Amino acid sequence: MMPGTTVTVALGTRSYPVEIGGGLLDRAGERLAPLMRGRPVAIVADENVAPHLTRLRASLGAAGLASEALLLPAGESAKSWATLARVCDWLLARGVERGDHVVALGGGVIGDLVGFACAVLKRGCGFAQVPTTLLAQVDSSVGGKTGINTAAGKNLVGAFHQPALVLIDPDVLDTLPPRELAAGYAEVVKYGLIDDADFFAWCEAKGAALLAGDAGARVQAIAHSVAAKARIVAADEHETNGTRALLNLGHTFGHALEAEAGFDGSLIHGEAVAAGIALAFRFSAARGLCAADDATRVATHFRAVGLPDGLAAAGIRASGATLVEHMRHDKKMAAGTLPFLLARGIGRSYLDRSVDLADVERFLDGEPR
Ligand SMILES: NC(=O)c1ccc[n+]([C@@H]2O[C@H](COP(=O)([O-])OP(=O)(O)OC[C@H]3O[C@@H](n4cnc5c(N)ncnc54)[C@H](O)[C@@H]3O)[C@@H](O)[C@H]2O)c1
Ligand SMILES: O=C(O)C(=O)C[C@@H](O)[C@H](O)[C@H](O)COP(=O)(O)O
Ligand SMILES: [Zn+2]
Repeated sequence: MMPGTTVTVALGTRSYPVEIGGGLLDRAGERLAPLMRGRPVAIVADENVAPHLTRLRASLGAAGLASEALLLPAGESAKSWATLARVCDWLLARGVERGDHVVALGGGVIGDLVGFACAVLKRGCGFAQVPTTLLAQVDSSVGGKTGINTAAGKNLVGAFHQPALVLIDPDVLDTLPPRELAAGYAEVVKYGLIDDADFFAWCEAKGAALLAGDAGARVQAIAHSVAAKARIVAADEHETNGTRALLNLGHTFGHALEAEAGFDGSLIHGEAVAAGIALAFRFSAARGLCAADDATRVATHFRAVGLPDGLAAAGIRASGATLVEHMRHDKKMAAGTLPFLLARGIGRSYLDRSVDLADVERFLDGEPR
């Protein structure tokens, strides 16, 4: 068992700990018990995490807590109105109270979906996150963005609703398919590219080892990423002062690619983010904001770890106009202007409010398919 680390997300009365430690899943019962008031615990998970669910329930049982679980089909398509209704109905049928804490066990899909259900059930009940993908451990379980996708695009219906506790057991990543591990790694690299050039250099040095199963590198990446996200969320919980928007680096391009691919598993979120970040850097270079070498360095690293570095590698053949049409649904859109996360260099990302979508369209049309 590895010694643990705790990062606090500092949000005044809604502050909460993010505990990180090998073997934590088997001690989850004792960590969760203080939230549960002795009531049976409702767990929502997806079918691929069934073995981890068994361990979680055993640990709750050892802490004297009964539990019930709802197992959902895996995949992005579960972030839908239909599955939201299913989760809400299941929790209501078992008598969820505002003071309860529902446990979300799974990747970002389960965390976003269950978090949103908890934001709206009885106008808000509690929840805890037990993330089981690298992406969820380094990003989605922390910070309280919850929601679902709609026919119009990604995450267009949702709420800010913070969990009361996040329990991260890096060992559960041993069962994660390599493709999912790599996708989550894209969000790790993001923190380096936002404002931490040294961390990007660390990724260049250690990323391949991390993806090959180096447990030390994995824990380092998780702890560093969680600390970075906690800092940003504490500075701008509701994405109003430009700080939290930095976490959207690569996402305006990336969400357009995901929407175009159709949420069918052919292009998963982290892959779309990697391609989106590479595009954001190339667009920045084309505008003379950063050196072409910086954009090349970013694309080279993504390619080296098997992540897409643009439209062709992401399998997107759509025109610039089609992709820009997806972008018009972006939640950052303000009075007809879409701010973009661009880069003045590695670790020097910023929110640029001067981008004309016609330029984005021309740039995308010039990208190889
Ligand atoms: N709220 C946020 O701040 C935030 C941040 C980043 C991403 N997201 C959202 O997160 C979602 C993507 O999350 P994700 O990449 O975790 O995808 P996911 O939840 O679909 O999980 C990926 C796959 O891994 C499987 N899985 C999960 N844990 C496993 C394990 N330990 N072993 C084996 N299989 C396992 C799942 O069943 C699924 O098939 C997207 O919807 C994205 O928009 C939200
Ligand atoms: O926590 C945030 O803030 C993020 O932007 C993290 C992103 O990685 C994540 O994909 C988020 O869901 C994107 O949010 P959206 O509001 O742009 O849909
Ligand atoms: Zn993301």
